[in-house]
Amino acid sequence: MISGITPILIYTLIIYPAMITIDHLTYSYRHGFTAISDATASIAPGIHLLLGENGAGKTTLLRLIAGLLFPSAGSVEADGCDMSRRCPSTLKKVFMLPDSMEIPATTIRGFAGMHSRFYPTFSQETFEENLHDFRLTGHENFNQLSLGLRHKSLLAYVLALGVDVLLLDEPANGLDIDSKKTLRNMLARCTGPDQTVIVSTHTVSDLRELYDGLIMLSRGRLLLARPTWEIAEKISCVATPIPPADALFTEQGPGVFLSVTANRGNEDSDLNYALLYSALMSGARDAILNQINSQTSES
Ligand SMILES: Nc1ncnc2c1ncn2[C@@H]1O[C@H](COP(=O)(O)OP(=O)(O)OP(=O)(O)O)[C@@H](O)[C@H]1O
Repeated sequence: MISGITPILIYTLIIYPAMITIDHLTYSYRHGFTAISDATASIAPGIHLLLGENGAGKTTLLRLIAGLLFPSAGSVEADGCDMSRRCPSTLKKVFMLPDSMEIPATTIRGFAGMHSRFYPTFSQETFEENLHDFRLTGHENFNQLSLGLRHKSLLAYVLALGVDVLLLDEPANGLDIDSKKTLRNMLARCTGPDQTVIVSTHTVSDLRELYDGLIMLSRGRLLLARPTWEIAEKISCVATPIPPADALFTEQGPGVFLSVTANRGNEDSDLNYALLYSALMSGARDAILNQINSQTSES
């Protein structure tokens, strides 16, 4: 957690124990640049949106969670195991799909045949269904596919792995409009209640309806890692003809003002991730984080 632990959050963590625990995590590249600085968070099962500006440290964080980088300080645990120990029993439960990936095989089926042996939860049936939904046979020569088709082949495979922790770096990159809809349905179908998926993206609209949590990084600092319901309980994203007097942040949209306000009436409101991102990147950041981290009066 970024701030104090609220009773609601304790309740949440008891009902849904954290799959990923990040404790004072710091990572510096060899030349000394610190890409992740003292990050602490608990991430429960569900689909989480990871946001941050270019160079914020999103890929570095995903690689640390996957055990592909070793922390300079602090730790990352997945399912209770320290990822830097690279225990085979934990590694088979975690997979990171980078934004571009080469495969040591001519077809995605050939790759799946070799690679899935390390992932006992892989489902051939789900893989077939995913290939079908993307209108792929899986017999296409991978290196002769377009960028989008290569990406769809990989997504069809990794979403069939059934791993506890799936880390997706820009999964909708290069996908056409219909394929993005297919990906959204596939992700919903392939993600069980005990799985944790983190989606790093700059395009927040593609999978908007799916997110259970929001993680926000800026300049290597973890600003926020919370379930979306908890954020929506504290703030509202509203569109009005004139900005509300108590708006914490406002930007002008086409014909309306888009604002972030405190959710004083405990009203249900959908989070506008693009608006929230702009708000957290503005001078209103502290006011919005204070509001999100504030205790509810009855808690
Ligand atoms: N191998 C590396 N060696 C040195 N510095 C690196 C290396 N990889 C990344 N960095 C630096 O670490 C910082 C975080 O990079 P990272 O790739 O994690 O950011 P990101 O949030 O994923 O960015 P983007 O949205 O542009 O993909 C950047 O300043 C980047 O230049």
